[in-house]
Amino acid sequence: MAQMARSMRVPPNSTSLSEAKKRTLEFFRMCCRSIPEIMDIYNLYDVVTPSQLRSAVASEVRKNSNVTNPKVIDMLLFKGMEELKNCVDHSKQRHHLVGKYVVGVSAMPTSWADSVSAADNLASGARPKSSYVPPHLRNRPTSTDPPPQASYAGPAASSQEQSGYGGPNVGGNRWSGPRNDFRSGYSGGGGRGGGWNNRTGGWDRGREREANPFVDDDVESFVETENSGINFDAYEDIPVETSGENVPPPVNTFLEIDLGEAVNQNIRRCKYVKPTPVQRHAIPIALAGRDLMACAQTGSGKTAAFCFPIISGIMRGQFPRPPRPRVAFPLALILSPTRELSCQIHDEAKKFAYQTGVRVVVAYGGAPINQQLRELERGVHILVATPGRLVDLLERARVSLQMIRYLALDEADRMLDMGFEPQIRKIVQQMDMPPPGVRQTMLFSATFPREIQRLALDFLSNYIFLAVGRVGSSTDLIVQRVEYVQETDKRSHLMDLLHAQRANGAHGKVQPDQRDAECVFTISLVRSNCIFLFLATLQLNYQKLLFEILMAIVFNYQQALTLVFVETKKGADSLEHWLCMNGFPATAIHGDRTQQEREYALRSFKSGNTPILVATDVAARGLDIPHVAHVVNFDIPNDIDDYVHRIGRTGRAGKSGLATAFFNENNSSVARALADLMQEANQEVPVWLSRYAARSTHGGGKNRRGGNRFGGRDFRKDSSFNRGVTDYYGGANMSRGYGAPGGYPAPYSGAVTSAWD
Ligand SMILES: Nc1ncnc2c1ncn2[C@@H]1O[C@H](COP(=O)(O)OP(=O)(O)OP(=O)(O)O)[C@@H](O)[C@H]1O
Repeated sequence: MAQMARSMRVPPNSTSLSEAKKRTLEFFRMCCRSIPEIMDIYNLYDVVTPSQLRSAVASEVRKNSNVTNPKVIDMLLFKGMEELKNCVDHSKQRHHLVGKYVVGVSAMPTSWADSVSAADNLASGARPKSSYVPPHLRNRPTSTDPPPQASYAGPAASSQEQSGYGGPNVGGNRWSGPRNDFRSGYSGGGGRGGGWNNRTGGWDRGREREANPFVDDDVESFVETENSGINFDAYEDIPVETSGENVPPPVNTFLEIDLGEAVNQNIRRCKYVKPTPVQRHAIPIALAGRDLMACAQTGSGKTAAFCFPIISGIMRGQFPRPPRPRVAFPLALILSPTRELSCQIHDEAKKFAYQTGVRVVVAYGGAPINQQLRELERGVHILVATPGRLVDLLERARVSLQMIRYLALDEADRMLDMGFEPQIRKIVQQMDMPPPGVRQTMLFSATFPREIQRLALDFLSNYIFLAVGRVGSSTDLIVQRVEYVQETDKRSHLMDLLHAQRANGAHGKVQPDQRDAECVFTISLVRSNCIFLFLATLQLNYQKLLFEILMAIVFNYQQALTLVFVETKKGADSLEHWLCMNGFPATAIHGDRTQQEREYALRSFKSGNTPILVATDVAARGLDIPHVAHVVNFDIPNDIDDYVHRIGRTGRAGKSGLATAFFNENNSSVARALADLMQEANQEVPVWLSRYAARSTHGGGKNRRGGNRFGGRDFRKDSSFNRGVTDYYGGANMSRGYGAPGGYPAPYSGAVTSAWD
């Protein structure tokens, strides 16, 4: 290629515009041909996100599409070749990189704009610019963003808070007001008292040292100004149902909610422009101090819906100092069923809490406990945990729940399901956690079977039930297909699907990884330089046409991921092996793999290195993996709610997705529920499936939901509930829980009257 570049090069003075055009075109073609090869050779496919490429290209187009000077063009041709060469050399040495992007950027060759000015400078005898500033960092202050001043309101800043602790039904923050016992210690940040539960120094010191969780996202932004991934139109006409006493009204914008400036700043950093429907309703409810059972479709932003109010509440609240050293006394506990989901929530919560002084720590099984203990010792306000590891920490007396003010259960129906229920009861009822009514409890999931709602009564006080959207998914966004496939044909059928996907171009495209961001970024710039160079020499009409082609090329780098769900761990291993043997890069995740293996598999999948992930239900809930375009239910689950969560790994945040299920005789028990669900979601139900459904005596797994209604329905509205009200709130429940340490009075008398609106 270098030879080719040299052969293309002629002395600047003799370069005519038409020659430049010709050579530019040639160079452009060459780049387009060789870049995929280079990326293959150096395995760069795990680098930047598609939006980075798109944005870089788009911003360069905007800035530099009118260069016509042949001298400059010639100079750029040469520079372009150098860049490509450098970039390849650079990728060879990428293990030397210390800071994934910044180092790369400073070591990186120039962009189009810099090349132009360098060329101009050279022509005028000036020294070339020494360092490159990427487009998204131009016109910014040299240091990172100045930390926003957290708007700690101090004691009882808002009217809600002034209402103080009023127990259930009062509304407002329950513990931040006039209660003396919560006033003495934590002074709400601002560097006043050395920080609650933090032996290493004050809030501000902690904040200065806080790693910026948005660093990875920074390079992604380029010219994007909002989280454009979410398609709010998809949610416009979504049905919402609330029940319970005095439901606070929803909001339309984040500005209407007083979350504090530091949180607002993080919302902007996340590029959330407006709240999703579940956020519009749930955040005001939670900020009013009310218990909440929220059911909203997968991928609709439930994590932020419970994190924002918790962070904001902790920032504004007044809490006593932790009574004992070496024991962590979190103020909020967020429980989730899987390690990966806990890590994900932790990552999200850290973003939302950045520079607020609120410290978020995660504890989950399979990872060294000592490291987690050290983190806990440094202080924790919000503890995100899986139940097993938390029980371990509680039994070692390294964590106390006595100061818990907020309890959030993500995937709450799963948490209260048989598998987890004993552990959850132990954590919530048998240790030292304050009872419902003193703590604020929030349960979130996309599915809420009646039985589970009934169980949840033990954990809630005068709660509001919120249902957003149709049962379990963003419905129209996920195209659901069910195909009749015999057990023995499943593998070949899957292969047909994957081949078809490949042929359609859904696989084998770039899914970048930050480590090599600079390399691909360089490549994209080289490429875009040449293309824009070429564009610059053409008439406007052709420019437009070529720009479209360019966009198609860049879009072509978007990786589509396929998630294949199977029933058993053995099945996952064997399908992964078989796929790999047949030329499909696959990895697997299930409960028998070590945590390291699980994390590696997930990373490799997310990055697109292995665009197929074979998984058991361990990956069915909560995981937010961008670019999952297709979910295949190789084995259909017995429980329709599991199906809902599985397919919810695609079609997230307003994006569309595809879900294919392989159905056969073995799945007849779920036929009716599946057909009902598809019908509710306006999907085409195959005639043969309807026949199975009609024949079926089963209601669709253990969580039969009954037809034609959206959302989970508040079970308190069932007549059976009203008849049996004393069963739910009477002696049975009282005896279950709160004789625990602390001897809190049973809070249920208020709840009985409010159980049904
Ligand atoms: N207001 C918002 N604007 C734009 N994007 C958002 C907003 N709120 C959340 N998101 C994004 O939507 C995606 C899905 O959010 P989240 O993982 O919280 O969904 P979920 O409802 O918890 O899904 P699941 O039921 O599968 O657990 C995330 O990538 C998140 O960053």
